[in-house]
Order: sequence, then structure tokens, then C-alpha cells
Amino acid sequence: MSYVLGHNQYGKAEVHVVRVFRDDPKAPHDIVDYNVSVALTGDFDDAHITGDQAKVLTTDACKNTVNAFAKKAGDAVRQPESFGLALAEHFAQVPQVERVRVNIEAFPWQRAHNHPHAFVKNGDYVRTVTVTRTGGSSTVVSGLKDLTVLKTTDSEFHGFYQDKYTTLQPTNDRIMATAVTAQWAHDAADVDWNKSFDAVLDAITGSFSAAYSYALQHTLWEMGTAVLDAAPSVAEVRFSCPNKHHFVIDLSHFGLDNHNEVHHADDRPYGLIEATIKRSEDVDTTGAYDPGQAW
Ligand SMILES: O=c1[nH]c(=O)c2[nH]c(=O)[nH]c2[nH]1
Repeated sequence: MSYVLGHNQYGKAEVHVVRVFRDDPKAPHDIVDYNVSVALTGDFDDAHITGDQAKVLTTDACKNTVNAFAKKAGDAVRQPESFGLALAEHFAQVPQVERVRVNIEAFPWQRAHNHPHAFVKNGDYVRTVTVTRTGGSSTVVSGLKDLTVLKTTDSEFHGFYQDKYTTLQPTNDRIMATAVTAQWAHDAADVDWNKSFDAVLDAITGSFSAAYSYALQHTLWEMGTAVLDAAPSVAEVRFSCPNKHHFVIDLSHFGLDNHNEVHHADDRPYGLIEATIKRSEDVDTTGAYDPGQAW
């Protein structure tokens, strides 16, 4: 039998590192809180097939590198995209490594009461970054997940296709809620990443609020075009948004009317609405997103 080793990758996952910036004794401290995963692809067939580990950079060394870079990469550490780029560049120097992927979850902390060294964790969302380095160049995908937003009106859903299983009643006034997962690919590497992230976050929440919605699909389009307007380096944005259904409860049994006031917030199932909004037809982001084990 001759079997074939397909795509493989390895590295250290979820190195959770918190870096305090406290160089200036008179200045307030800053922190970043990153969960870093490194995945290496390359000439690692022997590690699997013959058991020879001569080319394997240990996952333990990957972890050590992340921690050391949290100190030595200087200002690059302050933004997850630049930290990911520094790490990817480093691992790409290992001769047998052909592709490096660095995924970072960045947990936002806010200064507490303007205090110089006390912080409150902001659980509104998690910022995400995927840096991929291959063939001497890197791609950067920024993102966020778990950004839960809701509007109490200015959302309709009607005029949809009907078949014999369609029971949903059309509505011209409903709650719309979702937990936004978004990833956006940049076509530049010299970006002010934090400024760009803030602009995208503002575009997403701003357009979700302002745009009158005829469906969650319609809202995704509005959010996507707002992101492209707000962030010049973004070539495309991908959304994955569960429709967090809020069903109006029938209170007539109790002699009460209910004008879209009392709802059951349903957990599952949920509609899952996903879309990519691109700056143009020519945008090519091949290999930039992390699809898991596949290329
Ligand atoms: O915004 C929506 N999009 C849909 O595709 C859909 N389908 C559904 O049952 N409710 C909704 N709402």
C-alpha cells in the first residue's frame, strides 16, 4: 500500500500572553492581551512518515518565541496585526517552513476611571487577526467576533419566496439582533492598524444602527459597504451573522395586548446569514483567511 500524506500543519495554539508597557515610570501603564496561535507548514513529511523529527521546530519553541517577542518586538506588540507580522516574518526564516499562519485573538481592556494602572475588560467583542506569510510576503486579515447588536425597530422582512412549508408571517416591524463575526482583508501592510480597526468597528455599529433593514442580508450589505467606505486598505469584508430571533409573545390569553414589546429571545435554531462584500471583482484574497487545516 502506498498512502499519501496530505496537507499538514503544526504549531502552538493559544499562547495567552499579557504584555504591560511600563517603560516610563511617570507614564500610565498600557496593556495588550493576546491569545496567539502559530501554525507552520513546510517540509515536515518525515516527522509524520518516518518519525524523524530533525526538521521540526518544537511547538514549545513556538510558544517561547511568542513570549519573547512580546518583550522584544517593541512597538509592534501594541497592535495585534503588527505583532502577527513580526512573528510570521521570524518563523518564515526557518528554512523548512514554507508557510506561517499566525492567528491572534486580542481581548480589549479599557482604562478604569482614568486610573494609570487599572483596567476593565471590555467584553463587547473579541478582535481577531490572521497573518499568513508565504513566498516572502504576508497577508493581513483583521476581524472581530461576538459583537452583539440589536435594534428594536426599522427592520422588516416580507415579500419572500413561499413554498408549501412556508409558515413565517411577513412583518414590517421587528427586532433585529445578531452577533457579528467579521473578517476583512487588507491590500496594504503599512496600515495604522488600531486606527483602521476603530474605523471599521464604528462603520459596523454605525451602519447597523442607521440603515433601515429589509432583511439581515440587506443589513450585511449596508455594513460591508460602510466598512469599505471607512477603511481605505480593506479590499473585502466577510460577515457571518446569526439572526438572533426575537419572537413576539402572544399575551392575548391574559387580556393583554403586545405591540412588539414583550419577546421571547430564542436561542436556536437561528438563521445564519453570511456574505462577502468586495471593493471590486478583481479582489483576490486566496490563502489569506484561515479555513482550518485546509489550504
Ligand atoms: O432577515 C432575515 N433573513 C432571512 O433570510 C430570514 N428567513 C427567516 O425565516 N427570517 C429571516 N430574516
